[in-house]
Amino acid sequence: MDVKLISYKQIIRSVQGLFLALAPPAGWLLIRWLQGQNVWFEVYQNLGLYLYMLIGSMVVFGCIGWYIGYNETVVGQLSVKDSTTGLFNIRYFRSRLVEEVSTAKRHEISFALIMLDVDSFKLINQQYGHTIGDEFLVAIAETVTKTLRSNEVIARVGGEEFAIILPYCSIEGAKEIAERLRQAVSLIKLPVDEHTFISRTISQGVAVYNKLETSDLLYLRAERALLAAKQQGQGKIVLDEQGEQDNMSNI
Ligand SMILES: Nc1nc2c(ncn2[C@@H]2O[C@H](COP(=O)(O)OP(=O)(O)OP(=O)(O)O)[C@@H](O)[C@H]2O)c(=O)[nH]1
Repeated sequence: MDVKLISYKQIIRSVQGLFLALAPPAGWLLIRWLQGQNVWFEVYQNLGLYLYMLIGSMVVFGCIGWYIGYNETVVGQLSVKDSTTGLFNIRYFRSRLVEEVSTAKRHEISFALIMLDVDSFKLINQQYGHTIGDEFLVAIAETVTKTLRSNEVIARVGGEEFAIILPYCSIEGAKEIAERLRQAVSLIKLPVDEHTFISRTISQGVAVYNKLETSDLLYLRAERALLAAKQQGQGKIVLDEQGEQDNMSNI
């Protein structure tokens, strides 16, 4: 899983470190002042020493702040990300879906949910092993991420199952995006050796947020649509529009 090279936590902790760096020279000057010394004269006379103390402290405390910020970022990302694909995990996705539902209710807007499942994925593990299976999952995650916009939320919610939130999206928009995903994933050719490449189709269930429903109900509708798609064969897209199902692959 990639960790962001620079995060706002690293910057905040480094700035805190820099402020902390003022403490050693300031503390020393306080002692000198309490001893009855003229601190301005003291600084003037020992400018080199004070600059050395200040810059040294800034470097040390700044680096410590940067390191603490980095660790906080890693821990933060581990709690919301899937370690294999780097996508969001199901725990984060569930809470994000609740947020999206409340935003949609408040502003009376719509959004779509796509559940996506890789067809016959088990065979990849059985024929080539789990490492290649993992590599294929990563390839799917990368392709889906590239195909979607940055405001669209992608998560791995099961072994070979992914979920996507499409903000401000109508049923027609979701239909187009599902079709785009289907085509993009079908182009993946993961090399196993010189002559062997792995390709798979995906099945998708699509549901659009229905006024007043809960996130659980929306998730359930999208999952049911996915199940219907699986039952119809491979590479199918099934739409659940307020309970009404529509097989887009036949359009
Ligand atoms: N490589 C790898 N395999 C996983 C991971 N998590 C789950 N799996 C495997 O994914 C497979 C899922 O199998 P199924 O649910 O039968 O799915 P499928 O073979 O795609 O069958 P259909 O969905 O019916 O097309 C199982 O063999 C799991 O062991 C993982 O993180 N890495």
